[in-house]
Amino acid sequence: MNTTLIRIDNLGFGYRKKTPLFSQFNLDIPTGEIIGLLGKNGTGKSTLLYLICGLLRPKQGTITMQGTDVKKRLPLTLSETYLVPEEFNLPNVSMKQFVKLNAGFYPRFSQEILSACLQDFDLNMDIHLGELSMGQKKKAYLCFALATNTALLLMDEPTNGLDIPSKSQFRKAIASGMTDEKTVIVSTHQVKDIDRLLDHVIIIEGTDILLNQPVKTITEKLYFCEQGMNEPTDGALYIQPSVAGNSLILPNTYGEESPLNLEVLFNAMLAEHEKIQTLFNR
Ligand SMILES: Nc1ncnc2c1ncn2[C@@H]1O[C@H](COP(=O)(O)OP(=O)(O)OP(=O)(O)O)[C@@H](O)[C@H]1O
Repeated sequence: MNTTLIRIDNLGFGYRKKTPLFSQFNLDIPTGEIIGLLGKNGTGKSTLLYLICGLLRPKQGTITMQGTDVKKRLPLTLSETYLVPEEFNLPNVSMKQFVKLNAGFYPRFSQEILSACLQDFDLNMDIHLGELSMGQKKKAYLCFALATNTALLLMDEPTNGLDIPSKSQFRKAIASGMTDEKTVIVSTHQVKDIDRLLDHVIIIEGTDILLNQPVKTITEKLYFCEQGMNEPTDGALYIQPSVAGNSLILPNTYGEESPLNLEVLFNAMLAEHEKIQTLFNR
């Protein structure tokens, strides 16, 4: 049974008083899972990540990490949290210098993980961070983030800017670094890059949580399949036209396992939230 790493309790937050982004928002984030955080543009995914790591402060409510209020930004939580933002600048130094300056903040920093990850991405410790392409910068930053070995790793659109081979290297690096003590939250629109990686899916829409379920429960309750143009779609909970015909979500009546199709699930939860939610409540 997973324990809760992050507890968001009655969160209220908005950049402007008149337009609250989160209001009475509650969410428990379990330990030991790779979690996909999905939502339409502007729903507040990045904001939620910044609130979770204490870079933004709630107007109401609390966010705690194993009981400690993250907005206090105590060493206890800061040394166990690492954020990879969507956009960032790296200092004009070598990777070696960057590690020398920053690794000390993270008690379980692993030089082995860093070296292995850099090698997988065709980089090394001698690279100069100021002289890298955007995609290479992202890879170098992801390698450092994984090497921090923090209990919580937050990633905002981590695969943006990565080339095709690097996307699978990224999945491999995340999966191989996972332990029961680590939690990774990935906010992304690049659902195809991560759907085989996830243990848990959270979909937010405004202040509502449309879905907050382990992938195991999702695939126990829902059956994802592809149908040809003229094949029947009777009983489908959701139908999305695809190149070959239709992508379907059906109730998983026969208990058969099917691979999660995150794109179709996301669209289904936006269009047919209540219909699908009732299946999870049974
Ligand atoms: N610094 C800021 N000042 C004022 N408003 C902001 C600021 N940052 C974000 N917002 C607004 O808050 C809302 C949520 O933004 P946020 O970046 O958290 O959404 P998101 O779900 O991550 O979006 P996307 O999928 O487009 O990256 C948006 O309407 C955005 O315009």
